[in-house]
Amino acid sequence: MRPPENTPSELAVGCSPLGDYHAARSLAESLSLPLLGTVRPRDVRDYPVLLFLDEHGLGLQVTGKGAPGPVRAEFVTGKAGYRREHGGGTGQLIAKAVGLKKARQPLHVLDATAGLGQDAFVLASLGCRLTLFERSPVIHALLSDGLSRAALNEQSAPIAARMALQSGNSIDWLSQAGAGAADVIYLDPMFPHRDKSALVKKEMQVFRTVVGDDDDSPALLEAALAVATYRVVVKRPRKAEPVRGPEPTTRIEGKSSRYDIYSIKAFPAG
Ligand SMILES: C[S@@+](CC[C@H](N)C(=O)[O-])C[C@H]1O[C@@H](n2cnc3c(N)ncnc32)[C@H](O)[C@@H]1O
Repeated sequence: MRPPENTPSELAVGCSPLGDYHAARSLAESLSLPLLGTVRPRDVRDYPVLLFLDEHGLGLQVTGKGAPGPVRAEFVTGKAGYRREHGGGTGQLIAKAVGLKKARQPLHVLDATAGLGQDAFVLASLGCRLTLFERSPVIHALLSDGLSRAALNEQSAPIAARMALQSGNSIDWLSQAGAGAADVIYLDPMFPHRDKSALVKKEMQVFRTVVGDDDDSPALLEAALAVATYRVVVKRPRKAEPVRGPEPTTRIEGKSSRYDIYSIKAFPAG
């Protein structure tokens, strides 16, 4: 059986002695990936990267000695957990970019490039209802695992409940959807990364081996502009060119990222 589209062939599924072996087996079956069984990632030589299930959940794990820790979709602990408790509320740039304050109503945001769901989680924690699309079956599996774990935690469960994850290419979905299927459409396609931080590099490298570059982002922007009711927001590295297509109406710049805003119509007053 061929692996699903966008699943790299040099990937296998492994499990720690404390991981759920049955879950690892069904994951390997559903993604048509080899199952290595119970292994220690540092001892694996035949596969550079594993989808690895341990007692903390599912992670994308580089193998061999001295490899960095796993990449996970994490909402309970770590950065997302901290931001949930201490984040800047509707003052955050992403909240301004989607128009949270102007909207005066709970927004339905379609995140058409879900990745590990970090941006979507911030918006859901501010009250938005999110529909997320992820086309890489491997990243989809990581995100699905992260959301399931978030649903078991008292603080993150109500936020995760506002996030509905779909698999597949959002361009296909948007092409079938009528105008107005989402209030705001949020895009954060992959971009060649020039960040010098070693940690970001390592994380992004393994992520990139799985998803590659999103060369079709102009088609995604065009499809999103035909469907969003109020605006399309595109996250870019601060100095990058906008996605090829119409000029953004306005932009909001942060330290390393920028949000290009394509306004379709104003939010209703009052
Ligand atoms: C840079 S990551 C997004 C990171 C995300 N904003 C976050 O906060 O974790 C881009 C992701 O979008 C996905 N993607 C890109 N184009 C897509 C499309 N047309 N449909 C579905 N997923 C897409 C890629 O597979 C990749 O996982």
